[in-house]
Amino acid sequence: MRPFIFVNLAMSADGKISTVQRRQVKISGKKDFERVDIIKADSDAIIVGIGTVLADNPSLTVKSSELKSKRIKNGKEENPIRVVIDSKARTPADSDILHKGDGQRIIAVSKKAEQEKIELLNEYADIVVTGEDKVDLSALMEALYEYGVRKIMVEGGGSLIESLFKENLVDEIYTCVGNVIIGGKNAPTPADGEGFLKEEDFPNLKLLDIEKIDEGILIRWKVVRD
Ligand SMILES: NC(=O)C1=CN([C@@H]2O[C@H](COP(=O)(O)OP(=O)(O)OC[C@H]3O[C@@H](n4cnc5c(N)ncnc54)[C@H](OP(=O)(O)O)[C@@H]3O)[C@@H](O)[C@H]2O)C=CC1
Ligand SMILES: Nc1nc(O)c(N)c(N[C@@H]2O[C@H](COP(=O)(O)O)[C@@H](O)[C@H]2O)n1
Repeated sequence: MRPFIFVNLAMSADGKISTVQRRQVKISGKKDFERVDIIKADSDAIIVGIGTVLADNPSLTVKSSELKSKRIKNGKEENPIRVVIDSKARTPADSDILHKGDGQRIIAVSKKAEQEKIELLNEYADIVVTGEDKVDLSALMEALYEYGVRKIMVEGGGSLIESLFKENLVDEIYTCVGNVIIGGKNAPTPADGEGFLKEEDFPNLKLLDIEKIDEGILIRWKVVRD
């Protein structure tokens, strides 16, 4: 058994999720940030790849005090469990994700991670070990289900999202297309990595809905399973 997994991302009008220097930039507007806060507060766990932690140093906390209070009233922690996919335990010990806001953290590592690094991170987070060289994403999702996680929000980045699609681990994807052009052929996109080499392997999406948001659009798709 695994949790329901959805991806949420902000993409520029030209299909980029960050700059060529991998700098975090504002792509979506105020309304979208409020929407993201709501779906984050409604999730049991929020996942990012180590690339995003190193590039953006995100906290991934729920921002609205009303939403935090609502979670606590419902017997939950202030923030969803924050999970970093980090095969070699490279998460910096002073990163915001480990220090900002209350709530549980998990660093998902592979068997390649050095014991010393694991012990350091274990001061702030639970460590879940799966996979030989890379985190085994399917096994991790099963382990998260055992933690009681039923709904997961994936915040990126592009390499992690592509792997999740390849392993058939995405149920829905929500893309906010913002009103900026970022450009650059090496700027990150929603699904990086090696990509799908055969057309028959492309994940197919069913459009759930489209909505105007700020000066952009929000598109919600469901992944079609055969
Ligand atoms: N606009 C938006 O909505 C968002 C934009 N971003 C942007 O995305 C960029 C970061 O993306 P990216 O560099 O692709 O990094 P990711 O956050 O996707 O992390 C990728 C890393 O995850 C680790 N990993 C471990 N196991 C796996 C696995 N099974 N499959 C895939 N990855 C695995 C790998 O490192 P290792 O081998 O060391 O474990 C890999 O390099 C930044 O520029 C950031 O600003 C990020 C989030 C949202
Ligand atoms: N929804 C959204 N819109 C944008 O314009 C963005 N740049 C992002 N980026 C993501 O937000 C994370 C920041 O999280 P914290 O504010 O630190 O909690 C960042 O890492 C990107 O994943 N998202």
